[in-house]
Amino acid sequence: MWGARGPVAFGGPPAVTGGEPLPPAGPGRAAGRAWYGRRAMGTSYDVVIVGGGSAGCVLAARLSEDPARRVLLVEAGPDYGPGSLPADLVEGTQGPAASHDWGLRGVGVRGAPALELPRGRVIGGSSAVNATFALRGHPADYDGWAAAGARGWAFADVLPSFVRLERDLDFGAADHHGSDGPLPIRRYAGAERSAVADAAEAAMTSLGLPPIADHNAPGAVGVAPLPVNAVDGRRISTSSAYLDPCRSRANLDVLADTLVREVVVRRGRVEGVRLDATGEVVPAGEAVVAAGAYLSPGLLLRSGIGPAAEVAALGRPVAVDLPGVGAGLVDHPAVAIDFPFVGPVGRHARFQLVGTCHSGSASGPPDLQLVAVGPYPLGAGAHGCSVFAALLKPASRGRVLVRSADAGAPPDIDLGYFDHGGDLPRLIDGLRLAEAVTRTPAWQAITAAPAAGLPAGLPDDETEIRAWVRAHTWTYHHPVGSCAMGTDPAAGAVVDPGAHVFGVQGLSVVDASIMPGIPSANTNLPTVMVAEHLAARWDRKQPDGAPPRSPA
Ligand SMILES: Cc1cc2nc3c(=O)[nH]c(=O)nc-3n(C[C@H](O)[C@H](O)[C@H](O)COP(=O)(O)OP(=O)(O)OC[C@H]3O[C@@H](n4cnc5c(N)ncnc54)[C@H](O)[C@@H]3O)c2cc1C
Repeated sequence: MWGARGPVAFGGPPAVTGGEPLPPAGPGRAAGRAWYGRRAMGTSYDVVIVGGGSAGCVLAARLSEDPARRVLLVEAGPDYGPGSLPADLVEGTQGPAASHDWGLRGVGVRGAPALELPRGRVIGGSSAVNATFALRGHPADYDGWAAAGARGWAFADVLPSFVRLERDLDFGAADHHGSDGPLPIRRYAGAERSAVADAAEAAMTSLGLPPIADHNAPGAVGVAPLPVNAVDGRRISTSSAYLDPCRSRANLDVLADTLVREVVVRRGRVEGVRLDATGEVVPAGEAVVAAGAYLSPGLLLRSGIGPAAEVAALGRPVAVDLPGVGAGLVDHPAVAIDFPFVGPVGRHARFQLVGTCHSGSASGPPDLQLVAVGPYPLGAGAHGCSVFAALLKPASRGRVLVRSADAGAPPDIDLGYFDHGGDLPRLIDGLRLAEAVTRTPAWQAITAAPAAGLPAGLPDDETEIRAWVRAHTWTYHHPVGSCAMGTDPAAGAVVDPGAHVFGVQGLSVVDASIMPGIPSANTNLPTVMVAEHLAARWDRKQPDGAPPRSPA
């Protein structure tokens, strides 16, 4: 039941409920669309944002609120515009969509088969294809960023940005929530609840995880309905939430189906970005790289920014020697237990209930997440359900290596799972807890005994369990940290706390790659927060770096 994308529960084909069928692939695909290529040749911009994903769309919307600032958003994938999204990008209840993917692969556990590492290649980026979990993480995650030197990123600093980004349809009236932000967030309740969510809640609380009302209340640890950014069955990407409402702005252009090769840097200052297909340079006062944790390092390296030896190996002149580019990659590893489902099927969202807790003697942010999944179709009328465990605070670090100057070549990705000796035992703690969930009467009432595999019993032998977990660990799709924020470039920092790349004027990185530590949560909401926080910080013109230029 496990595939390279993760268990069938997480990567399985989504049920399609709305939107248009996927149009044929190819660069002509979007040619008739209103949003395609809206840009006059030779136009120069105050800010060019490279990558229209979770962060890029937020930044494009916020920075173009100043009508005097000319903003261009460049995205490698298509931009369908509002109202004409392919059906699988619309459907937001059955897990990730697989249609608009970069096709990246990489090493998770050394010695285990390579993993597929999905990333959205479409406007909205990975927020347009993801599973819509909308979790903030724990205050100590962000206090840890500030303590490590990221001034202005403690929880008290970022809470207003979490509040500003959301329209929480359940808890919007609470002080720590927002009620009028762009991104709607809700939880499944009443008749929407699946038998899997009910059983998992009973099971997890019977094992001692405390019931809580709201995972996004500061410091909450326990079992509660999952907050999601899906409404009326539709996935709400940052493209729909942020970009669509401001597409008519005269000072905002969106250039889709366009791969950026590099940022052009001369004498330590940004001059523009070079488009890969034509070699054309779009002149810009400021460039923001927002290509995500796997692809932002390559953009910097091809621009001459990174470890000097790696830049030189690409045949590029070194603009800045920054050893941290590509290093510091970190992701949440996960393992799942899958069962045949025999409860009432109905038509329910696949992910509805999450529990968080601490492994062993851990304290601070929860380091384990348990997720109930299902029911999901297995074919021939059969259904399945799962419980998976994810390690939320791994100590292991991987890296992104770029071996080709060709912008179309994928990077080498090594997630470094379990390189730190403490990580594997903690994920095994999570697996044991997941197995305990599956042994409760509540869970057994909706499942049949599996024919084979782990659910028939965790091996007693520790060596066998370790081998099993190493062989079956998959990515929970949350890479961060490959262009980390900090204060000391020699110690691996790539951007300062204002997201400005050390040593280059006019260049910033704003996406999941700049997180200096991985949050104890799924990373979409934290990434949206990062972009919101920086847009506000730049516009307040704080001292740690110039804000994007506005001629006003
Ligand atoms: C399958 C899947 C499921 C997930 N599920 C969840 C979930 O349920 N909840 C959650 O919180 N998180 C989830 N995540 C993670 C979350 O979506 C990401 O952390 C977040 O989207 C990262 O945002 P980003 O802006 O850093 O990168 P992205 O959103 O990936 O954006 C990068 C953008 O840059 C573009 N780009 C890259 N290179 C270039 C170039 N050279 N030129 C032009 N454009 C370029 C890409 O096409 C993309 O649009 C999931 C991710 C995946 C892939």
